[in-house]
Amino acid sequence: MICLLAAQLHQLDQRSMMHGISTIELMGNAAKGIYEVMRDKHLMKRVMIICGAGNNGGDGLALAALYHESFEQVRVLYVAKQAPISEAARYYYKLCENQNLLIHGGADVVRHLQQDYDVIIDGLFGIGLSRDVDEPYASVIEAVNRSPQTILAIDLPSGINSDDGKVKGSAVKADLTVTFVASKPGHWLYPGYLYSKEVLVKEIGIPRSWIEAVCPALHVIDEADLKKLLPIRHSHSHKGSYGKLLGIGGSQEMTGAILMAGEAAIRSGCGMCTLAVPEHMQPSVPLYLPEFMSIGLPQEGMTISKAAAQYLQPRLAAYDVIFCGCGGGRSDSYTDLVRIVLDSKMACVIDGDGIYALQYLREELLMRDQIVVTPHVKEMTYLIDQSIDEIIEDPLHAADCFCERYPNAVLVLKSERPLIAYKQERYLCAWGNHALAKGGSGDVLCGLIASFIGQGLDPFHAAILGCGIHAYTAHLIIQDCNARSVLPHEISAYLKYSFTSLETG
Ligand SMILES: NC(=O)C1=CN([C@@H]2O[C@H](COP(=O)(O)OP(=O)(O)OC[C@H]3O[C@@H](n4cnc5c(N)ncnc54)[C@H](O)[C@@H]3O)[C@@H](O)[C@H]2O)[C@H](O)CC1
Ligand SMILES: [K+]
Repeated sequence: MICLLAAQLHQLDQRSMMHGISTIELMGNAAKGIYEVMRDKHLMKRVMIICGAGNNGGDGLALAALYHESFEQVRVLYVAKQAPISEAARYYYKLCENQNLLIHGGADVVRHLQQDYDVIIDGLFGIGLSRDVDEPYASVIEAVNRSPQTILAIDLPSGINSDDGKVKGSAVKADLTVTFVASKPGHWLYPGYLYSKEVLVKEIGIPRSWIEAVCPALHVIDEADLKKLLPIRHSHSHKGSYGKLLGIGGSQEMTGAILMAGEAAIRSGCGMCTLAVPEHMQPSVPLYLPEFMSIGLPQEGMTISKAAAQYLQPRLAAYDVIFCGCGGGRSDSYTDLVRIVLDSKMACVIDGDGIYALQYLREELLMRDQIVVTPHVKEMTYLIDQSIDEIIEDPLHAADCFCERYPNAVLVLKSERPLIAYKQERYLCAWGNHALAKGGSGDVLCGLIASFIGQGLDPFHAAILGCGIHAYTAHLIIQDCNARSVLPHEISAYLKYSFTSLETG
């Protein structure tokens, strides 16, 4: 699903006008779209529509006029100092005025919200919100949020910034948002996504070909994307057809990470998976899964030694994809292992401790393509010169910085909504839930991405599919068991159900 910026939508509006599609028509179609949703959701009840002076309010006024044709029980609470700004909104304002539907909000505006209504429709601000919300709007928003009625937001919950999801002072908490043309980044980014439980997109008469010609600011991964990307399995195939993977990781303190990554790789369809681990760990590898092959890396005491990189380097060429990080530990010897992986030019996924090592290998990373790097926010600070707070505040900007700096690398910025970035393209995964908020989930993700590269996807699409399947599986698994109790390796075990759901659904 694509997301467009406010400026891109305004350009589409302009183009429509130049081709004789008037704003009055678009607004009327927007109203019809909301009306259809209300009918489908059984919300044709006593309705209060709150309208501001912009075109978002205009959509609300058009809805009131339309609704009034069939139902008596609609009122417009018009909260603005002046009459509507645009000619189109003024047109619908007049219709409502003629039908006596308008209540003008003065100092006692909030009082009107305490009347008996079943549904409140929020048409205060949409994509035109340009500054923090102040009075009287802030009080109206607070009163709406206190009210027990169903709240439907037109285009965006008022107070949410369309392009980045930030709350501008205060914002409506909607049960449902009906948006037009395409969804907006603000529907999906934090904290904007917390302000609407459901988002539905309606067409309003702008030709599809024009919309498809716009380069989206963001894609939200949907089921159709996953179905399209799932590697095809042929009956005339063998283990070599689906990728030979090498995972490099594990340490005395973190034995499980590389095993969980490897399990995710095998259970998502890779052909063969070998794990290179410190010698002392090697016996435990086939005990975890007999399908694994293993390499014991030279060690000194209980950690890998300086000789490990030299030992492994000539063996790398036997594989198609390498994944590293996953409990590898933080040592010069492990940095050397990551260095030989970067130097090999082979397709790779770098996670966890591998990313820690990348802070000493930024120059090598600059030169690389065929690489996916999967930092969480703290690890992202090893790769770009931004603080944790700056990255959390504006993850899209952080992704832009990464892509400018490492122009051929794929980024997976991990959070409850992972962001996948490569060159100009940005994808967000919105299925995840707190079942994934557990040590080990990242290792499973790393194994999935490596597996999909092994099965023939390019690193960018493997990252999209890996993040998508990971979160989609977490979304399915909590329908069977409580999210608190889900273990990361159980996500791998559940893949058989999520793949079937995608293949047959
Ligand atoms: N192509 C489409 O998607 C269409 C969408 N439509 C709807 O139009 C709005 C956008 O309308 P616009 O007039 O540009 O902006 P808004 O109504 O969101 O608000 C602008 C209005 O409010 C003032 N303002 C901005 N911030 C504040 C603030 N913090 N406090 C007070 N006032 C503020 C600003 O100065 C303007 O006066 C879109 O969301 C859809 O709902 C159209 O129907 C047509 C096509
Ligand atoms: K709104």
